[in-house]
Amino acid sequence: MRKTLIVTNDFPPRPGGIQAFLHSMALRLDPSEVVVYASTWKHGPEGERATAAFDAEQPFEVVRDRTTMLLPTPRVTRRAAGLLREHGCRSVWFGAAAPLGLMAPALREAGAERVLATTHGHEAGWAQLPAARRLLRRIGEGTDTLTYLGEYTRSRIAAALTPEAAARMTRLPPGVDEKTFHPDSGGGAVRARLGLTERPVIVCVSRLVPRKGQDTLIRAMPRVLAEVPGAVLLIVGGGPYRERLEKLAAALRLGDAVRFTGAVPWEELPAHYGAGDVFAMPCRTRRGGLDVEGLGIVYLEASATGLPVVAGDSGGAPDAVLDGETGWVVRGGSPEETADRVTALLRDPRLRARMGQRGRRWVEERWRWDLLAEKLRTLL
Ligand SMILES: Nc1nc2c(ncn2[C@@H]2O[C@H](COP(=O)(O)OP(=O)(O)O[C@H]3O[C@H](CO)[C@@H](O)[C@H](O)[C@@H]3O)[C@@H](O)[C@H]2O)c(=O)[nH]1
Repeated sequence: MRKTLIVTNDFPPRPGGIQAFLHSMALRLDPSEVVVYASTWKHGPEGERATAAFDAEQPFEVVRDRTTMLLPTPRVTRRAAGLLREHGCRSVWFGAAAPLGLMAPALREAGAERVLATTHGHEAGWAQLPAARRLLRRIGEGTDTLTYLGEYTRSRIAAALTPEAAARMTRLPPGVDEKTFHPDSGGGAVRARLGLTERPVIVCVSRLVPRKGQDTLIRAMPRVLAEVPGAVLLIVGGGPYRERLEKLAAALRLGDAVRFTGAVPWEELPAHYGAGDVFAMPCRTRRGGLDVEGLGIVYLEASATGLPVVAGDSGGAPDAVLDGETGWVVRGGSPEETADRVTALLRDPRLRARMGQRGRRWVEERWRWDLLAEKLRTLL
């Protein structure tokens, strides 16, 4: 591996899948061989301070741009080129290919020998719009390798690229830290704190945005409750959709059968998964394919915790479930299908245990970060 400049708009402490992906990978590279150039997170009064505190704890250097949204402007491109030279980096890794990968030719001119760019769900969305598609094609031409999460995103993105760039694509999905997420993660304490000790719990962990399908879960609850009285839907995560979700739960008179925890700190995340009997997130594709799931790290974190998973069929989400083995894939947006699968699991402890154990084994075999980081090193 050459010394690498990671250029990314998405980096913790801002929460999210791309952020978690990049950070987990960066931590598994030699810290003296990594420099991160990222945007600043200013969310809330604590935002900037949280960013500085986070950076101070990293084993590698993090350089923050003053902007909250890192875009391939001439100024940002000059700064990235300057950092590349100053730190003697010979590889560049764009954490998300679109749009930052447009800087690839300039960074090559500044001395980059290898340019890697990772694609997620949104690049598959870009591939559907004519103007964005042309930009994606340019990004493909300017980089050595575009990585993809799974077959769904690969096929969509490859269709926008030149045949040569499409042939250079390689798979690099995110993984799961199977030591952090495991079946004894302290879920009992979370249940006790929330007064849920004796109740069947469906847990959903995610940002609260329409695509993730927390609304479908709420709509599924009357049907679930008819079969499993006392069941509770535990919605973990924060986001702009919360008020609408709360109103929906109130309109359906679900009372304490729907509980919101808000966003939880990283260290409490495993225990929140552990508080569930079943994990469900029936994600759906929106806006004609522009808003689509790339994979869904949350499904893998749930499997690592030993929970059976009910996933939606948006984009690459089915790649994160072995349908019928680690859980089930349902039509995103269908409260009926969601309710039926969730109910079947809540009523059958043996089935839950079997699917949970299979999920745990699958994560241990296929989704371990150390295996994936090894692949990344070879690409840099
Ligand atoms: N600390 C904390 N973490 C949270 C919370 N809510 C969600 N997360 C974490 O945020 C991450 C969410 O990742 P994904 O499930 O992958 O969803 P995403 O943010 O929409 O990510 C996008 O990029 C991923 C990587 O390519 C894709 O896997 C995903 O499908 C999507 O396209 C997971 O690690 C999850 O544990 C919270 O309240 N607190």
